[in-house]
Amino acid sequence: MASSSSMTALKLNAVPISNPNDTAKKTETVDLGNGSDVVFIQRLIPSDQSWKWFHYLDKHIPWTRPTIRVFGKSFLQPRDTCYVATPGLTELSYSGYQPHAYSWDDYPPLKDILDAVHKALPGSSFNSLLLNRYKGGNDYVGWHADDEKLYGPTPEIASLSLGCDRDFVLKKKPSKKPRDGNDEPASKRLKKSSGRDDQHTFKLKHGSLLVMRGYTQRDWIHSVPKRAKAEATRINLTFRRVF
Ligand SMILES: O=C(O)CCC(=O)C(=O)O
Ligand SMILES: [Fe+2]
Repeated sequence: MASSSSMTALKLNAVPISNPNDTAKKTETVDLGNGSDVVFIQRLIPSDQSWKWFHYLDKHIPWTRPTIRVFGKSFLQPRDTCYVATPGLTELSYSGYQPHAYSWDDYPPLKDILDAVHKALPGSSFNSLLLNRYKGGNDYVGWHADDEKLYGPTPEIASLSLGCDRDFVLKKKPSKKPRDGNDEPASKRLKKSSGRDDQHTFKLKHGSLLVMRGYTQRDWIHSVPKRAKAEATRINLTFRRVF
């Protein structure tokens, strides 16, 4: 008798326990070619959890709108920002601005968010986070690549979106002009570099995760353009690893 009940227990243990929260999230991978790709998980974080994090971050993060320098001119950055990093890392500096690095312990829910992102991306280990807050459709991020040296040549950058949907556009960098011996007119080169595969748009919804990998920062630029119809606030968290 004892052996048959232990047999039953064994059988039961062998059946995988299905938990609706563990069902594989729908993941889309877009191969950008030449060793670059984007992974997009439309619904990583359930809506109610995403709203809890949104409201916490909106209220508690010490948002600032710094003055930055682009092409020698000073601008007010067109969105709010905050930087969080593990102590002792190389300091981040972009567009003539060096943000103060807050600690993960200053805002404990950030550690839960980081855990959720790590869980979704096995093998990842992020140690810094740039947060953005877009207070409406006039806030934006212009074309750029996150190609700062401190991220290494093939950074994995994971971007979690909370709140209002916004478009995220990736565009291939124009291929370098050959120095000489090229008599192809500029108009023709332009046409070639604006093909269908040279631009991708992702609708970044509440709770979605978009990951740029490989040589995406070397070969592509990205932006979140202004949108007249986007009235509500969007919060974005971009996780990165500083080497
Ligand atoms: O808000 C986003 O989705 C992108 C932000 C971004 O590109 C950045 O912070 O470098
Ligand atoms: Fe970026």
